Amino acid sequence: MRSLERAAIASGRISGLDLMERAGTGVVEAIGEAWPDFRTPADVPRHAVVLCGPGNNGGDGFVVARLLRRRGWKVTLYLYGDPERLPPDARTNHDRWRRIGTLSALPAAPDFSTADLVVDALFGLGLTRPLTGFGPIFSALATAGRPVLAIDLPSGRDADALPDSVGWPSAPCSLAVTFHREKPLHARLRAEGIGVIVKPIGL
Ligand SMILES: NC(=O)C1=CN([C@@H]2O[C@H](COP(=O)(O)OP(=O)(O)OC[C@H]3O[C@@H](n4cnc5c(N)ncnc54)[C@H](OP(=O)(O)O)[C@@H]3O)[C@@H](O)[C@H]2O)[C@@H](O)CC1
Ligand SMILES: [K+]
Repeated sequence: MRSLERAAIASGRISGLDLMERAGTGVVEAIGEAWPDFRTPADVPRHAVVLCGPGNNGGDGFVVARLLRRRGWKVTLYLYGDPERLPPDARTNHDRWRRIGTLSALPAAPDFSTADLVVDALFGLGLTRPLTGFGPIFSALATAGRPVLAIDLPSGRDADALPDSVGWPSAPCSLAVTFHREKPLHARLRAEGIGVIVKPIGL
């Protein structure tokens, strides 16, 4: 995916920012496909809790937050990491979000009880080692029992599904929305009963 992305950007055909916008748009489409009820207006605005991480997976999360807000959702956004250190495209989408919404630092035990949907945009393809310190957050998420949509893959899981990654701490997940093609992990997710939707992003 990284080399495809680099080649697409180098060709001048598409920018990284466009890829990120398409990824976020695909995620919002997938929400309507997986939960058709969410397509119909509700008396009370639906509530999404979006968890954004320090890389481009978090950048996709900022796009999803903005697009859901545009569709009338209430959005609570938590950021793990320093906004000043976000990579450029994620930073641009952070800034776009900040023009229309607020964010808070990811607390040790977020309240997910009022969420109609939780969006996990903490870590994706860029995870390089097991997560530490996320246990209480993942436990709170599992206990809340709310639907969890993972952008690209559940945070903490290894996209390559390497044998030594079995048992790494990871976020609970109802549906993973990945881009262009499935990665090796997605077959394992489906075998575990987790939904997988693949969205084209023009690569
Ligand atoms: N490629 C494509 O075509 C497209 C990709 N897109 C999206 O981008 C995503 C990939 O983005 P990405 O490469 O920025 O990586 P990502 O998963 O956000 O994490 C990187 C950050 O995590 C950190 N970090 C790592 N491990 C850690 C740990 N254990 N514990 C703590 N921190 C850890 C790491 O920091 P460091 O390792 O330097 O400490 C860095 O800050 C991809 O999944 C998809 O959603 C789409 O926008 C469309 C097109
Ligand atoms: K994720």
